[in-house]
Amino acid sequence: MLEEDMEVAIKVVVVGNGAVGKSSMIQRYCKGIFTKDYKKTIGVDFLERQIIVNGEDVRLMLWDTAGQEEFDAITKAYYRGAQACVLVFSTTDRESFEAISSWREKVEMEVGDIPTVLVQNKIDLLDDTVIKNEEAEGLAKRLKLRFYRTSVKEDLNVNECVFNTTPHQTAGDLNGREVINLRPNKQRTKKTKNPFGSCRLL
Ligand SMILES: Nc1nc2c(ncn2[C@@H]2O[C@H](COP(=O)(O)OP(=O)(O)OP(=O)(O)O)[C@@H](O)[C@H]2O)c(=O)[nH]1
Repeated sequence: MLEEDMEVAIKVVVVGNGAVGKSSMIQRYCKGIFTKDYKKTIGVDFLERQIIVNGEDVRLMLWDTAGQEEFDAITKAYYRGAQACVLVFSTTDRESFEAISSWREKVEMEVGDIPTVLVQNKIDLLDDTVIKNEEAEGLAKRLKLRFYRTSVKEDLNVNECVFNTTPHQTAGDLNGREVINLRPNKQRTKKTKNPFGSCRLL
């Protein structure tokens, strides 16, 4: 098979308690939409988006896992092969914040220490926050994770946080902002050109 027939694919798992906004985040990133309705994810779901990294096509596969413990056995099986992880908690849900360490352990048990970011979602609801800034930042420090605050609803920081989960290298500092060079894990798949645009629901 020729090199140009192959493409780089990165599997990212999005993990955290129920209703923190995992499905919404993936939908926002892949389809650019937000819905107010809550539809619990049963088991796992999967969306993908094609991005260009250092001039190369990369297929980012975002795995949406159920937040409820009843689905643990199913979701764990889908962590396997993940190359990056997004750990999500909600600004208005204390339990989701306290559960982060245990979610990290569950992922680590299956796939080891993969690049992971910590995300505090629903920052549009900061007035109702149940988590102090110092607590969230302290947790990120303790777990040695890059930390993002997002609002999927307001489309704040979603692209940045998902993009930066993928294996990367910090190249330097430009005007005080980090420059990220992504270094995707070369998991090659046979190239199938998608005529329907940059992302699709499977
Ligand atoms: N205000 C606000 N609501 C949000 C935001 N993100 C998601 N939501 C809402 O939160 C609810 C839960 O979102 P989901 O994306 O279904 O949550 P989930 O984490 O996938 O939930 P499970 O499938 O149960 O694991 C929905 O009603 C969303 O509309 C946000 O940034 N701000």
